[in-house]
Amino acid sequence: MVSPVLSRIAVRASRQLGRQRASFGPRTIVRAASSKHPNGFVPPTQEDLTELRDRVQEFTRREITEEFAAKVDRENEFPPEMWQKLGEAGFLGITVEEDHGGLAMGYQAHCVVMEELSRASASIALSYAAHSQLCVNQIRLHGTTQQTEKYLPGLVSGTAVGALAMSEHGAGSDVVSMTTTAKEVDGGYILNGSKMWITNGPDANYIVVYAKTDPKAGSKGMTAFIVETKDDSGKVAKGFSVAQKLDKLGMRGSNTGELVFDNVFVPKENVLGQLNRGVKVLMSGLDLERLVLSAGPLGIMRACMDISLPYTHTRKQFGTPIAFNQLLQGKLADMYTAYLTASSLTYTIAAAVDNGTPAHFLTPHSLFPTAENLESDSRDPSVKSQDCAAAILYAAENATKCALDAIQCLGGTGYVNEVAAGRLLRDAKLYEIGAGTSEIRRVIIGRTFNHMYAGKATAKAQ
Ligand SMILES: CC(C)(COP(=O)(O)OP(=O)(O)OC[C@H]1O[C@@H](n2cnc3c(N)ncnc32)[C@H](O)[C@@H]1OP(=O)(O)O)[C@@H](O)C(=O)NCCC(=O)NCCSC(=O)C1=CCCCC1
Repeated sequence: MVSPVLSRIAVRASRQLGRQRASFGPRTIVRAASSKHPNGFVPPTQEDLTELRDRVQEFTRREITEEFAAKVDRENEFPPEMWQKLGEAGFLGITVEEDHGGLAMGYQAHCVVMEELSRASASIALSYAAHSQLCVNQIRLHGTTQQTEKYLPGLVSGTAVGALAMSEHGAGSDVVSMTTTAKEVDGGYILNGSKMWITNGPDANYIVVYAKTDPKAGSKGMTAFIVETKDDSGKVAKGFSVAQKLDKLGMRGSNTGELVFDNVFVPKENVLGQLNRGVKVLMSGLDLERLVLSAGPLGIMRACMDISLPYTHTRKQFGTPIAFNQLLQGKLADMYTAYLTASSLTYTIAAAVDNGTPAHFLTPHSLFPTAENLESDSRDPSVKSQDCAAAILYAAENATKCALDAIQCLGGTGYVNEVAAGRLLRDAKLYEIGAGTSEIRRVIIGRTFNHMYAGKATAKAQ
């Protein structure tokens, strides 16, 4: 019997083929009322998720072999043909409503795809996340019907590439201090400024860009825009340029760039969310981004075990496999324990988001449930900033540790670039920096306690 997930993916794939044959002709798109909310998914069963995982593994065995992952890292280039392959497999629209060509499976499924892609190639997974979470989900959650109809089908099919631009040279952790401006003119806005460290920036057709529409108003003067930076024929928007493609330590198969906006016109219908309320789009987006990205280090931890377990069980020293040495057993056991702990945290939080209910045993508010604490917890109850920050904090730091241990388990072999261990270490390190540094993640968690016990004003003063 064909399972529900496989049949949904098959239907999705055949729809996509149909759409390609019809050259993406006009279609009637109806949005479900609940689809504006992250919790509007029908939560998948464990069976659905297992089958999806099998499906992604089949894909990575075919399309992202170890040789391929090593090649994209060596060549410092995302393989452009991968977008359409990911789209055809149904992975680019994993959270997107079926009416827009997606699978509407939610955040647990999104994490499964992210983890398995990352296990095969952390670079390809990072670009996947920047596209499908940072761009697609921001448009899905905050876009008007006109915007979702216009942008989601191409992004879901992989014919268009998405990115998100918030960071600047001078505004990394202190993102609200950004200086890119959007000045209102007849029919729209003129964007000026530059954005730094933008994943997929050099390739993107559509970028969600944050800019100051009222620079004196601080966080209350920011707006999100959908900027069309490149059209279908590859023609770049007037005033937009990629100043440089960055030569990174790791994640080299994912293109990252510095982007310049020099009097770029954006029509007023491309404001994403409310004017001057972009900070909410940005901050709430960061929460879900941290959740989905926490599955990246999970995949890296799996990849560390994928190379360490067989090696230590075949490599013999002193007449026995080195895995029988208790000091190495300790490393392998620590990797396994870190992976189990991190994945339990990530998937528990993702399930809470899918179900629309807070993961009660996790949050400080429920660990210390005074009446004031519960009352102060007024944002979307299923998406807790501190929990998303905790998930990626724990997963990221442990992925780096696992990669170091993997190199140690492989010894001299682990230290040469022919095997993946060094790449895994370089890739893992990104997750302690991107999407908020480990330090910022601890600040977010710490502020929650300050907020609970000392009030919001004191918490912000720290
Ligand atoms: C946590 C943080 C340091 C906080 O800052 P402040 O103190 O300036 O912000 P504060 O005063 O706390 O708040 C401002 C407004 O925002 C609302 N709000 C906050 N959280 C939320 C929320 N969770 N949901 C909705 N609204 C929220 C808050 O109420 C306030 O509104 P108001 O002005 O009062 O109207 C924040 O800035 C942060 O996080 N930085 C890291 C950025 C960072 O992570 N980049 C990473 C970019 S790089 C990247 O993403 C990738 C890298 C590589 C791979 C791909 C991705």
